[in-house]
Amino acid sequence: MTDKPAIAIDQLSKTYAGGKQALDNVSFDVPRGQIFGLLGPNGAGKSTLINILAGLVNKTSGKAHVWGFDIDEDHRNAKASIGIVPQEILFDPFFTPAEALEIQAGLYGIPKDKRRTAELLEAVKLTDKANAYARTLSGGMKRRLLVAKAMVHSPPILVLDEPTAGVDIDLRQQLWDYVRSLHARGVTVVLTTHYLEEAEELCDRIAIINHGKLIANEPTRDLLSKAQDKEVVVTCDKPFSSMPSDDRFKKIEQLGDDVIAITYAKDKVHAGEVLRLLEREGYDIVDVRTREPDLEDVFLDLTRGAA
Ligand SMILES: Nc1ncnc2c1ncn2[C@@H]1O[C@H](COP(=O)(O)OP(=O)(O)OP(=O)(O)O)[C@@H](O)[C@H]1O
Repeated sequence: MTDKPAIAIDQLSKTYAGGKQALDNVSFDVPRGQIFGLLGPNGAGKSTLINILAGLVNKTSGKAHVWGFDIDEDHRNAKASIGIVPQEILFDPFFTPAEALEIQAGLYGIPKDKRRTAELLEAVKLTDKANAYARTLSGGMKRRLLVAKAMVHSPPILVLDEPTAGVDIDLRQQLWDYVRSLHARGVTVVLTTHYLEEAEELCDRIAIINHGKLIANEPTRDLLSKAQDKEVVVTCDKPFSSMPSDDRFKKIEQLGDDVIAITYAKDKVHAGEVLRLLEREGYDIVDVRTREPDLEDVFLDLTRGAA
């Protein structure tokens, strides 16, 4: 059992009633104990996939297992194994955070003496708001309460759908810290995000969905190494009289009289050749900076390529 993936998705497809195909034969595994990123442009199918796992959307075809339990055949155990933090903030405004957690625990049939309300409130830094009405909480506090609600039944998997959309940098950092602490305690975390730097910072592995199809599923490091473009910013000893050119350069941008940024495909040319070309044209190199490609470059390469 322990060698089974946390989530196994096998040839999953979903076509909505109006005919829109949101998922097209998607297969991938989420290994246990990882922080796994599910990325994709707006409308790619991420929420559809998560809602299928949550039992909120019926799949059209394919299979999914959560913690080894088939979501069709062993729906109860599958549901008990996953906590989902939805994208939209929905609460009854008249309950307090403590009450909201108690009610949620009741829904999962957790006996009163096994509930962890105080511990969960503490974990998401809401202890001092335990008895405030939900409607008086800030957006960030509401989001943290949703995370606590998703954890009441201590599931081994936590799924966060856009956890930091619209939250400020401080709160984002706090949520990241909480995700990391859950991960350190062995919880498998799946998160969808629009913030690529969030995925780059947190995730061990990333899957990318585009137009309902899986177009990448790799360790974050391997994905990053796929970026084709590199940039070198060079400061020379004198102003440029004309722009150097070479067919292998993808973009040349003058950033100052004597500063130039050259973007090139790393499989076609090396930084050294770029610098030699400038020297051949009579410029002495004063300073050089390179910019490593980030996840955004890879994401754009992949999603454009598959568009
Ligand atoms: N209930 C529905 N009925 C019909 N079409 C839907 C429904 N829900 C989603 N869709 C469509 O399915 C596609 C995938 O939507 P989904 O919400 O899964 O994407 P997403 O990747 O989560 O996007 P976002 O990041 O914007 O939330 C979109 O074209 C969307 O318009």
